[in-house]
Parts: sequence; C-alpha cells; structure tokens
Amino acid sequence: MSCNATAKDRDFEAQRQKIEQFLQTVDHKLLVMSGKGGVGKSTVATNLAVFLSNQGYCVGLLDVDVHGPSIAGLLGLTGLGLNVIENRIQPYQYAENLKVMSIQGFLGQPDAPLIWRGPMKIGIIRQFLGDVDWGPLDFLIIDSPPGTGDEPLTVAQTIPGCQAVIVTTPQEIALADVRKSIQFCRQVKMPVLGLIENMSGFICPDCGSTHAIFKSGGGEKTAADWNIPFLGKLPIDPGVVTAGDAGRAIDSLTSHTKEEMQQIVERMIRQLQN
Ligand SMILES: Nc1ncnc2c1ncn2[C@@H]1O[C@H](COP(=O)(O)OP(=O)(O)OP(=O)(O)O)[C@@H](O)[C@H]1O
Repeated sequence: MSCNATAKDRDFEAQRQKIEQFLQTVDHKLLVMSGKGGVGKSTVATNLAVFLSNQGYCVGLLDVDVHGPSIAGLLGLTGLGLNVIENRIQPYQYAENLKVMSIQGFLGQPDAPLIWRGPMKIGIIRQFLGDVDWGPLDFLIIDSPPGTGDEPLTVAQTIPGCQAVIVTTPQEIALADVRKSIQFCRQVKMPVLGLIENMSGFICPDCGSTHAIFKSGGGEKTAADWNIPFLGKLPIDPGVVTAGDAGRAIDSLTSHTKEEMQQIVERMIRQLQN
C-alpha cells in the first residue's frame, strides 16, 4: 500500500486481510439463495447447517439477509445481544459444532426494521466475515435475501470459491426468478452446487394422498435444463412451520421430511466430493 493511503484505505486493507485469513480456514463456503422470496431459503439454510453439524462437521451459519433475517428466529435465538471479546465478535454457539451469526437476533430489536442502503449492508457483511471469531470451519453456510442484490453480490465478490445452493418452489413464477439466479451465478462466476425444490407436493396427513399444491417437478426440470445438479425435494409439511415458529430444526420432526432433508445433505456432500 502506498504512503499516500488514507486511514480508510488502511482499515479496508486490514479488513481484507482478516477476511482472507478467515476464509483460508473454511473448507466449503455455500451461499443459499433464491430468485423469489418466501420459498424456504432460510429454512433450508438453517437445516443444512443443523444436519451437517449433527454429522460432526464444524459449521458456521451466517444470515446476511439484513432486511428480513430469519435464521435467529428459526433457531429460537432472538435478543441475544452482542458479545465482543478482545475486539472479536463472538458468534452464538448453538450446538457443539454449530456457530451462528445474524444481525437481528444479535444486534437489533426483533421487530425493528433495519433501514440501510447498499454500502452499509456491504460493510456489515465484510465485518461478519472479518471480525467474527468463527474459528476454523468445515462449512460456512450463508443465507442471503431473495434476488440478486447487494448481499449475494457482496458474498460472491468477497468469498472466492463460494458455491451457490439455489432454493425454489415448483411453480413457474418461482422458476422464472430461479433462472435469473442461475444467470447471476454464471455472470459473477460462482459455481452452482445444486438446486433444491421446496414445498414440492403436500402429503395429506389424513388420507396419505399427495397434492401438488404448487405443482411438482419444476425444480428438477430446471436443474436438468440448465445442467445443474438436483439435490432433492422437500414436501409441504405443516411440521416445518410449527418447528420453525418454535425455533426448532427439521431434525426434531418425526415426519418423512426429516429423511428427505438428510438425503439432500448426503447428495450435497457427495457433490462436493466430486
Ligand atoms: N417444506 C415446507 N413446508 C411447509 N412450510 C415451509 C416449508 N419450507 C418453508 N416453510 C415455511 O415457509 C415460510 C417461509 O420460509 P423461509 O423464511 O425459510 O423462506 P425464505 O425464502 O427464506 O423467505 P425470505 O424471502 O423472507 O427470506 C416459513 O413459515 C417456513 O416455516
């Protein structure tokens, strides 16, 4: 750095180095994204993290959805406050192998909106990567807001080697946005690890018959059309809502959805080993 560098330049460079050092200690960096809101992206991100940590992997779960963070709520972690030790932000140790960082569960009031423009969001994401005391990780799972805005772009540009896991529901209106997500990944040169079709059919708990409420198979077909690995489907399961609202993960369910989630995680691990 030249001797004309300003204090701001030096701070930026120091942070860049901290981010680089941290990322060198992470084996797999995954950005969970979707084209459309409400398709279950945070649910998938949370459960990927929980299921991977259950298998003994060291996992960090980071919520960069600044305006609509859900991760803390899905894990029952609201209103924790900020814990800083020796200038390092401490993530919440949710389980032995799972650390969590999310803006709202830790820094804000649960119901207060964060009214931030792009540069502030970019700044906090860089801080989450450079100033949080994650320790070495097998997986860093990042939940982003829907679409292709500042947050996924910052992740793609700040985390070399990051791969995308795209979540969709099966109907065309969601798939149209997924195609934009795929093209976004191609433009920013972020490989797509795979696509997950969520809310794929509803199995009636009374009669056992399957109802394709949002259609079914659209995600799998899109994955095939775009030559992307298909990681699996999760059904519409009222248990997922009840568990999420109660701050519990899918591993607490007794339904078939738990097995489906396990299979998705296994396919994802196989895909990473290819
Ligand atoms: N497979 C499923 N079956 C039933 N409900 C589900 C399923 N997946 C997610 N949900 C529910 O749908 C709602 C939205 O899920 P979630 O917050 O994960 O979506 P999102 O895509 O992250 O939303 P946002 O666009 O706000 O970030 C939640 O109430 C969640 O419990």
